[in-house]
Amino acid sequence: MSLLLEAQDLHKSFGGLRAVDGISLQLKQGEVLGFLGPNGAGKTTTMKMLTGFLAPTSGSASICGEQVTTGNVDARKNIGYLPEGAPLYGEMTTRDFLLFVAQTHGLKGKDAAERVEEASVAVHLEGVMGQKIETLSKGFKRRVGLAAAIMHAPDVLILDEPTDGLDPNQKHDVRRLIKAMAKDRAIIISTHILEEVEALCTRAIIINKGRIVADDVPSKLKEKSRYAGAVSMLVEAEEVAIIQAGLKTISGIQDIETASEGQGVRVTAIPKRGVAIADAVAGIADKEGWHISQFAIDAGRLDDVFRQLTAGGRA
Ligand SMILES: Nc1ncnc2c1ncn2[C@@H]1O[C@H](COP(=O)(O)OP(=O)(O)OP(=O)(O)O)[C@@H](O)[C@H]1O
Repeated sequence: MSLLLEAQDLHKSFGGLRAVDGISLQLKQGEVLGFLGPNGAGKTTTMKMLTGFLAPTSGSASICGEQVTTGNVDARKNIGYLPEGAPLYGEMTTRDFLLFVAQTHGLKGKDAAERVEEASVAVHLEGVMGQKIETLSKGFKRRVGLAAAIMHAPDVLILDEPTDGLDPNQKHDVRRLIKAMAKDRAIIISTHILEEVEALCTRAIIINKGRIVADDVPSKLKEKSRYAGAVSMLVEAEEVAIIQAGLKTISGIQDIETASEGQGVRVTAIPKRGVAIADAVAGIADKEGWHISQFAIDAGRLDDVFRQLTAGGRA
C-alpha cells in the first residue's frame, strides 16, 4: 500500500506552551488512524499542521509526496479537512454552500454541479440540498462538512471529531460513511469516543502533552491493559467470599475486583502481566462447584490503557 502522509518531528509552540512536541507518523492507503488524547493534548493543532492551516514551529509534513506548508496549494489538493464544529455560512443552502466549496477548488459550471451532486450523494444529503444549513440537524450539518471535505476527491481525509454531538443513529451513519470512504484513501479522525476507535480505526495513536505515547492497532493497545486476560464471572452474592478465597490460591492472579450486577455480583480476577489464568480459574470453579452464570476472558480495555498513558494530562 502506498504511503500517503508523512509527518516528521512536528513541533508547535504557543508562547511558552509546547502544544505539539515532536510528532512523527506515517499513513498508508486504506488506513483509518484514530487520534486519541485528553483535552488539550495537541490533536487539533497536529491536524491543522497536517492540513496546512497552521505552520509548524519546526518539523515537516508531506501528503502524497508534496510538502505541506500554509501556502502549498498542490499539497492541499490531496487533503480533505473537516474542522471541529459545524460548517460556517448557515444562511446558505446546502447546494449553494457546496457549489461555493467546489468553486474554491477551481471547479466551474457543469463540472462543479456534477461534483456537488456526487459528493452529496456519497453522504446522503439529497433531501436537504435546498435547505438553509442553519436549519439542519447536527447530523446533517456534519454531513455537509463531510461533503465539503471530499468535494475534490482527496487521497487523505483529516476529520476532527466527526461524530461529536451526534445521536447514536447519526454516529452509526457517519461511521459507516467513513468506513466506506476509507477503501481508497487514508483517513485520520480525532475522537474522545473509545468505542469509535474499536469500531472504525485500523490503528490508533494516543497523544498526551503534545507527544505520541502509543501507536498500534486497537487490539494490541488493549493488550497493554491490566484487564487483558482477566477472567470475569457473574456469580451469586452469597458465594462471593468463597470464590474470592478460592481465587486467592491461584498464584497468577494479582488482584480481584467485585461489583454488583443485577441480582448477582461480577467478580473479575486480574492476572499478573502475561500470565494465563483462565484454565486455573475454570479448574477450581469446577472442583468447588461455584454457580457461575457468565464466564468470560477479557481482551483488555482501551479506556484503562488510555488512563494509564495519559494520567497527568494538561489542564
Ligand atoms: N492559537 C492558540 N493559541 C494559544 N494556545 C493554543 C492555540 N491553539 C491551541 N492552543 C493550546 O494548545 C494546546 C493543544 O490544543 P489542541 O486544541 O491541539 O488540543 P486537542 O487535543 O485538540 O484538545 P481537545 O480534545 O480539547 O479538542 C492546548 O493547551 C491549547 O489551549
